Amino acid sequence: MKIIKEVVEFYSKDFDKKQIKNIIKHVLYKDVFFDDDIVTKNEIKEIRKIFKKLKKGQLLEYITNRKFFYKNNFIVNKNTLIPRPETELLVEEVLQYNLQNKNVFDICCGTGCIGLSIYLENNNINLFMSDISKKALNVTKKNIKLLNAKAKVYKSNFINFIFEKNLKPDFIIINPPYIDKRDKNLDILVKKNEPKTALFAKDNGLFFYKVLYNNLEKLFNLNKDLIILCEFGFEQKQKLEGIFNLKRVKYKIEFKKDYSNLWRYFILKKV
Ligand SMILES: C[S@@+](CC[C@H](N)C(=O)[O-])C[C@H]1O[C@@H](n2cnc3c(N)ncnc32)[C@H](O)[C@@H]1O
Repeated sequence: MKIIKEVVEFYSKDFDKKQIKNIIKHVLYKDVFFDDDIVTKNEIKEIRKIFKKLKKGQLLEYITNRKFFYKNNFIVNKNTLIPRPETELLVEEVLQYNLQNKNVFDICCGTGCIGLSIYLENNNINLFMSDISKKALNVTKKNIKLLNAKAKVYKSNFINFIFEKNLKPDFIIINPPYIDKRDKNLDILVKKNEPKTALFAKDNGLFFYKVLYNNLEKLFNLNKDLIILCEFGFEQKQKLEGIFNLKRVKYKIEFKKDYSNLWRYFILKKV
């Protein structure tokens, strides 16, 4: 047995203290601990294993197969994006509406973190989740089970299933892939570990926004009161304003910032 302070000091040669404490939290299943708390032999073994894998360039969430998002732990694996804290803003935004009996769609759902977080606050919604990746959808299904939720799951290329299955969405929430393949600023560990289908999009990362724009008429024909929320890359706002061609004033688009004061998502409605 050791006390936490000793464990932190041991690893502080190679890792920063915040990261070490994060790993200890993961292993101990604790949000808060104190320097003189005890770590058992087995827990030390577990912590050592994690550091070995981190040194090889793996990401903590893929080692532990879980990530905390909004209010819950979600299963993740190498076939899903690791949910990001800024995406929680989409959840918070949707939760401001009256969602009773509404059809809520989480498109490009990955782990299902967006849709399931909304459902867990409002289990009277009808939740629909979709992704193109069968392997990602296997994780979505595991999270539905883990969190005791109910949802319909579709393997679909973007929004196609909505039209194919004659569905009528009230809310569509999308965190699509939006990184340009040539982006030089992308974190090397993200590039090495996270699924390419979850990260990259054609047309300088703008592909899915263009498809969405081209289908707006059809979507609002299904439901004129539809509300669409969509995450985007912090440098894409200007380009999105171009794509959604605000001068036509047919749709109202409102851009919002994230915790770091960077443009991060938009809300789109029919005027
Ligand atoms: C940025 S991740 C978002 C995952 C999750 N919603 C989140 O916020 O953590 C994008 C997701 O889109 C999926 N995807 C990529 N191309 C797609 C397509 N053409 N149609 C549907 N989903 C797609 C990927 O498999 C991935 O799960």
